[in-house]
Amino acid sequence: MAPAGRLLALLARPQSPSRAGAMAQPSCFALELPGGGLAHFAVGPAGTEGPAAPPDPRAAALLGPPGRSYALCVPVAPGRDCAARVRAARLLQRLFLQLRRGPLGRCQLRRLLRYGPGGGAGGLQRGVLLRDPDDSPDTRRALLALLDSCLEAPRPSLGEFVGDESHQLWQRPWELRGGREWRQVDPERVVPAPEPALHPVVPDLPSSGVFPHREAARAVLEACTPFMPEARAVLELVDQCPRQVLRGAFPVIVIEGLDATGKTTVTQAVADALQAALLKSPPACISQWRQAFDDEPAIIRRAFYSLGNYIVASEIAQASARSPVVVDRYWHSTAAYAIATEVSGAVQHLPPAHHPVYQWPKDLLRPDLVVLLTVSPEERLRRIRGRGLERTSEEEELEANSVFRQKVEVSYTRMESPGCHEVDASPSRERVLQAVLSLIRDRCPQLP
Ligand SMILES: Nc1ncnc2c1ncn2[C@@H]1O[C@H](COP(=O)(O)OP(=O)(O)O)[C@@H](O)[C@H]1O
Ligand SMILES: Nc1ccn([C@@H]2O[C@H](COP(=O)(O)OP(=O)(O)O)[C@@H](O)[C@H]2O)c(=O)n1
Repeated sequence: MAPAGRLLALLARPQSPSRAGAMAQPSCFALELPGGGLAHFAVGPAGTEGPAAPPDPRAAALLGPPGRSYALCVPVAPGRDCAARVRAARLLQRLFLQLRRGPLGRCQLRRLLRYGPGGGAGGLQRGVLLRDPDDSPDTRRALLALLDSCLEAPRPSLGEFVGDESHQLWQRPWELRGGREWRQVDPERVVPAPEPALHPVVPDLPSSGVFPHREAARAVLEACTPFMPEARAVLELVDQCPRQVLRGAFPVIVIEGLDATGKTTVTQAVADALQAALLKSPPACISQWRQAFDDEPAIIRRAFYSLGNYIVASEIAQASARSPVVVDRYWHSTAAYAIATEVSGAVQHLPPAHHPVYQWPKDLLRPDLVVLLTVSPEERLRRIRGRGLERTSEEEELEANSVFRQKVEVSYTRMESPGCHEVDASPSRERVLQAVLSLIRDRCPQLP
């Protein structure tokens, strides 16, 4: 079997003059597998160089017969501006909702990314692999009708996977001819692709979820103002916050951790013990709009939480002139949840330690100490159940999906300047409080 790299090189050769322009570059896919694995494969024009190798057997089982699979993808950044990104993200969210209805509702969905073999942020597409276990013609009809309903740019792309008698896999893209009629164009071979050094979504994160400065997040909400009055309201509050905040002399301590690790309990107790001001991110002044942003695609939701941190920074600056400040969640929450959600696959697919995505934004007020509370998954679950409150869907996902929980935890521990100081929050409330207070006394010499 030829190595995957050589197969990719073979695929990269233009084949037929009519389609050479469109097909000069193969396209790679990263398919999320059950349990958090990722399978990479490429599609390219059929050549004469020999048989294509079968892709990763786990991917082959999801792509090939019996049943039929479709790749539905939307470019992440179809234009250079933020408005185009926001439109594309909302389109994908709408498609996901529609895929759960009607005849498409019985299909299985898996997260899929499409990217150029060279990596880089350009050319990235997000989408879904839709598997119809019954291979019903209704599925195809419903998908084409769905594409017909997407009249505005960007238009999603649709490809259908088929196997042949020699167990080779092919992808047949659908194209709209003459603006009216859907046709399947030349089949493209499916071959394995090497795992890229960096997860394909990572170069795009600074524009889509882990915004490295205030302006990057601001631009996203600015693009939302035509359809979200809440976005204008948040921007007005952010714009009242000075860009250069001057903090006071008292220490600023942030408490981080997954839901139900004890942040609320610890922040209140620490605030009482140190007579500190207690703040939280997102701050109370924007919390009435939180649900509206939580219902929007990730890029919009993350921009909201990012800007919330800048508003809290302004509150921290003022409060730290008068007393120590304790903050319940801050930037590390925003970044860790964003990285864990956006990077498909498992912990090993996260960007490596010291990657720029783990760096504190240069224009955001830095705390003196960040404490990360950790408890075992079992204890966390006991606390969640004991609390019995309504939970956000992201928290439900965390509970259900231990791979996601691990990705959030590892992302937390990779955050830098400042990094997190981990405290085991499994012991009694009193012992956890004493552990956190002793860490604060060690690390914050300015404490009176
Ligand atoms: N050290 C502890 N031991 C036992 N239960 C705790 C401890 N700390 C917090 N809890 C309980 O666990 C639940 C979650 O704690 P909470 O402070 O609300 O977490 P978070 O703010 O991180 O979501 C609450 O019911 C709380 O009373
Ligand atoms: N500073 C923050 C705070 C929360 N968040 C988001 O909000 C969710 C958790 O907030 P929460 O208030 O429900 O959690 P708890 O404080 O109840 O544990 C996470 O899913 C994060 O995505 C954020 O991104 N940035």
